[in-house]
Amino acid sequence: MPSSKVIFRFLAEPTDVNFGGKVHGGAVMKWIDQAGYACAAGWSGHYCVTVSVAGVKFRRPILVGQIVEVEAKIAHTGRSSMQIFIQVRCGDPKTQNMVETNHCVISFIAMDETGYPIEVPSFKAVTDEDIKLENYAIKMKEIAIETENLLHEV
Ligand SMILES: CC(=O)SCCNC(=O)CCNC(=O)[C@H](O)C(C)(C)COP(=O)(O)OP(=O)(O)OC[C@H]1O[C@@H](n2cnc3c(N)ncnc32)[C@H](O)[C@@H]1OP(=O)(O)O
Repeated sequence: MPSSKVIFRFLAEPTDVNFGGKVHGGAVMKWIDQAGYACAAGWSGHYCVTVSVAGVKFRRPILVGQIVEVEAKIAHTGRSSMQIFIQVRCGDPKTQNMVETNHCVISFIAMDETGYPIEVPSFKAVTDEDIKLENYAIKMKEIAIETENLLHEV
């Protein structure tokens, strides 16, 4: 059974900072994409590409020198897509008290050697928490596709 979860832990560095002295939103998005990719590639056993990111909110700033934890877990799988629930947390390394700064659902598609979507192992939600997350991930995928279609209808 492939692993359904990946956790990155590292310190926010001075090179991650924006003009206001806090970590760039773009840096956070990069970490979300990297952790999501590691989770998707590990689950599917294939190269994967990002197709959408849904529901990102920057709840709190991350400061230089804080520990950053990016947890990526498979929440739902379709035929070739994987919806991955990401939680970003940060905290003072001296106390290790972590608070959530972001969460979102990032969707990846597994690709075969010729660059076409390929089937992925199916994820079975077992616990109540997994089922809740799966329902949330399905909704976020639907919203990502529906809003895209809305733009094309204009
Ligand atoms: C790791 C990285 O950062 S990669 C760099 C950034 N990403 C990229 O460059 C990807 C560029 N995009 C693409 O190449 C294409 O859009 C693809 C291959 C991802 C998808 O192409 P599509 O023509 O939409 O593929 P297709 O219609 O076959 O759908 C494939 C899956 O994507 C899902 N999908 C399509 N749009 C979305 C969306 N907005 N959000 C979530 N899932 C979506 C479909 O539901 C389908 O899922 P399923 O197989 O589980 O049923």
